[in-house]
Amino acid sequence: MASHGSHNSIGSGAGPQSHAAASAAAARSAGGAPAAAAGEPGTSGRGGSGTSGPYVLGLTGSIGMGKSTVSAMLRARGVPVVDADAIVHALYAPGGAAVAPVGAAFPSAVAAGAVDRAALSAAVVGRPEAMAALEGIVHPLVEAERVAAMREAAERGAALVVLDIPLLFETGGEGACDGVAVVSAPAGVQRARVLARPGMTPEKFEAILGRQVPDAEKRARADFVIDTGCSLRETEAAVDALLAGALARGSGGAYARAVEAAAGAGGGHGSGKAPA
Ligand SMILES: CC(C)(COP(=O)(O)OP(=O)(O)OC[C@H]1O[C@@H](n2cnc3c(N)ncnc32)[C@H](O)[C@@H]1O)[C@@H](O)C(=O)NCCC(=O)NCCS
Ligand SMILES: Nc1ncnc2c1ncn2[C@@H]1O[C@H](COP(=O)(O)OP(=O)(O)OP(=O)(O)O)[C@@H](O)[C@H]1O
Repeated sequence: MASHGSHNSIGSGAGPQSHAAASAAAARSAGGAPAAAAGEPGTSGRGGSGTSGPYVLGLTGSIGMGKSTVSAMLRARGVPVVDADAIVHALYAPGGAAVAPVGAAFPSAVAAGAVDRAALSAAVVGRPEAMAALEGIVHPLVEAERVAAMREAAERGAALVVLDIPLLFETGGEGACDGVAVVSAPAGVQRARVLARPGMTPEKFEAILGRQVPDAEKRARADFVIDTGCSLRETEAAVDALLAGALARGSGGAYARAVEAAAGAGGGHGSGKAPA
């Protein structure tokens, strides 16, 4: 759970201590995922026994806050990042496990063997019951994929797995994580970034913002905050500090709970995995 009393604000200009810790994290991530090693942070959970698996870090942020950029920086450091959006896109593509059940519930939303997102959006957005029905179909499939990806990372010795979930707070994803990092920037920076995108209008931007948990609330609920209203170089330093901070906490048991729940749902290793 993201329930630690205070969060670390990892903004521009990481201090000397952060740099030292960051180097340790960088060393751990050389050649692949930050690996568990004897005596290293991340090898024994603060609430666990040392066999509780990697620290599960949720990564989220409102539109235009820089989450995709931070996610790419984490991947570049060898951190396994499980991307919820990419999983949903694969589930909706031809051959994807969500196509048949979504088509059964929303016949207008499937064409040419794939889910048509615009048609599905028209069927569910603004209709809470329809959205809940869609989530009832999609979320268990996403969860099966997520657990499979986390398991692969754990088997490779990862001490940290990142779950990139745009709507983490909106969909109750906190409970699946040991901690949550929120990517954030001043409202003016966010607005300028988003309005610079092709096809974006102030009205669309406001509508999307209105459906997301406000940034101030996200920050308040976060264990780590990464500010991106600064240079990319400063954000790189903040990402190094985030890695060090997350690894220092050790697993809180989210990985073990996810694997256990998947086994209980009949989604043991190698089964319940949708084509991706
Ligand atoms: C509704 C869908 C078809 C819209 O797809 P589209 O490509 O048009 O837009 P996109 O995915 O970027 O979402 C646009 C906006 O819709 C809203 N939205 C999407 N899913 C949800 C949701 N589960 N709850 C609340 N709002 C949502 C958000 O504000 C989001 O910013 C799509 O988002 C979807 O299938 N959502 C349900 C699956 C889901 O919960 N995905 C979240 C990751 S697990
Ligand atoms: N310090 C910084 N950190 C992150 N991004 C920055 C920074 N400075 C400028 N940017 C730019 O801001 C933009 C952030 O966009 P990005 O796609 O990462 O946001 P996002 O939060 O993933 O958006 P969305 O949720 O809408 O997909 C990028 O074009 C990036 O280059």
